[in-house]
Amino acid sequence: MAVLNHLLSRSSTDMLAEPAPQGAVLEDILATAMRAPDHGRLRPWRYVLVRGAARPRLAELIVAGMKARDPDVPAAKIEKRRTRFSTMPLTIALGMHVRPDDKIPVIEQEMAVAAAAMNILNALHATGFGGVWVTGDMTYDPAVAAALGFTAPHRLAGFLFVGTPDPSRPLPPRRPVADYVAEWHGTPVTFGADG
Ligand SMILES: Cc1cc2nc3c(=O)[nH]c(=O)nc-3n(C[C@H](O)[C@H](O)[C@H](O)COP(=O)(O)O)c2cc1C
Repeated sequence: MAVLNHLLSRSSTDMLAEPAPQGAVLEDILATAMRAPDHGRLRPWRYVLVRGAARPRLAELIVAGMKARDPDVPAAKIEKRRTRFSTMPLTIALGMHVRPDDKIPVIEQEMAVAAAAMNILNALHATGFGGVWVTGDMTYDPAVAAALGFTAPHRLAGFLFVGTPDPSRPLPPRRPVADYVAEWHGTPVTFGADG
C-alpha cells in the first residue's frame, strides 16, 4: 500500500532545491530504469548526468543554440533557460539509442525510453526527491545533443530536472479515472475524457 500511495502522490515540479540524489541512492534510482518494459530487450535508454560546474557549460550551449536559431530571441527567455540549466541540482539528459532497422518499431523503442523515465520519476518521489521531464527546442538541437554524446544512432529525448521539492506543496488535482477507462462489450467504446 505504501508503494501504491507513492505512485498516487507523485507529481512533477521544477521547484527543486538542493540536494539531488547521489551515490548509491542515485544508482538505485537509475537502476529502476533497467526494469522498464522493453520489447526485444534493446535497452534503448541512455543517461548523461549534468551537475556541479558542468551545469553552466550545458546552459551556455543551450543558449548558443537559441541565439543561432533566432537572433531576436528575447533576453528574458534566454535568462530563464540559462538560470534553469545552471541551477537545477541535477539534470539528467535523457538519451536513446535508436535502431531504425530493427524489427522492433522505433515508436516501441521510444516508448521503452519513456517507460524507463517514468520509473526514474517514481523512484525519485519514493526516495524523497522529485523532478520534471522537459523537452523544448533544445532537445532537438543537434549541437546540444552532440555535445552530450548523442549523435546517430543516439538521440536526445529531453531532460529530467532533479532535486528536492517542497514536501508541503499542494498536489495538483487528479483527473477522474473513469474518464479514461472503458470496458469493452463487443462494440467500440467512447471515453468521458473525449467529451
Ligand atoms: C516527453 C515529455 C516532454 C515534456 N516536455 C515538457 C516541457 O518542455 N515543458 C514543460 O513544462 N513540461 C513538459 N512536459 C510535462 C511535464 O514533464 C509534466 O508531466 C507536466 O508538468 C505535468 O505534471 P505531472 O507529471 O505531475 O502530471 C513533458 C512531458 C513529457 C512526457
